[in-house]
Amino acid sequence: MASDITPLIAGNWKMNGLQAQMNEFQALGDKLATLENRNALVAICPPATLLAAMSEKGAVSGIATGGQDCHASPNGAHTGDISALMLKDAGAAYVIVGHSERRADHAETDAQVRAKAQAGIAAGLVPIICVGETRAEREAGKADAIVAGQLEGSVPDMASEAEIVIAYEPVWAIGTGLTPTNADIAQMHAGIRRLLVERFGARGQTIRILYGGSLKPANAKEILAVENVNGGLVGGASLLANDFFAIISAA
Ligand SMILES: O=C(CO)COP(=O)(O)O
Repeated sequence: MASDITPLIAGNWKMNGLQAQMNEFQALGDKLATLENRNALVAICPPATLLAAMSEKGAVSGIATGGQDCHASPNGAHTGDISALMLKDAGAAYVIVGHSERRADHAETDAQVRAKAQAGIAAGLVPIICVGETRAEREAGKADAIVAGQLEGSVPDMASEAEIVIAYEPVWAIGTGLTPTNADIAQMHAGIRRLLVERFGARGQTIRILYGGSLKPANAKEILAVENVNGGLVGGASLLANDFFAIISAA
């Protein structure tokens, strides 16, 4: 890892995981217990149905948990939604906000993502704020501008006092087996770092910037070594204890 920021390896289980999947979580905990030097913080964001059970077990094995989304309000008449306070109450430490799948499936705007991040902070959670361009945007040479706009709109001002995490996830790399070149990742993460420092001063140097999108055991070592990559947000590979463990070990 090219900086003194302790990396964070976070798994996003998305809409995957019945009770039986807790066996895989247990297996991950068992494997982590055998690791002599754990260089990374580890978290998993399971579906909400598994959050309380996972938080309880995770406390034993040093695996933090997080939600995958939250409502901007602490409670109220919002059928089917979950608040940041509820996630915190169930044992979560993190909440993913603004994932590209939510921006696409639920038409979430930067302003909504910002409000959710703010709600997460207010509830005592660390928001993992996701940004990233589509393939068409990259091909049109707009990747930097898109990501800068998402950052500007999605990161709340109160982030200057609270811990936040940024996740750069190019949409075209998610679940496709494709990844940007290391040079492209380095360039984007440097640009994000620059914007964070412009906005938050020295604190911007300490904010973790995760890379996400087809992060696997085979590419983890080189991607996690890229300058300004302070960990990863892992989808598919986080569902398998062996693969996720290999990524954690590479950090
Ligand atoms: O969307 C992601 C994590 O939030 C990345 O998913 P994959 O690792 O499956 O590409």
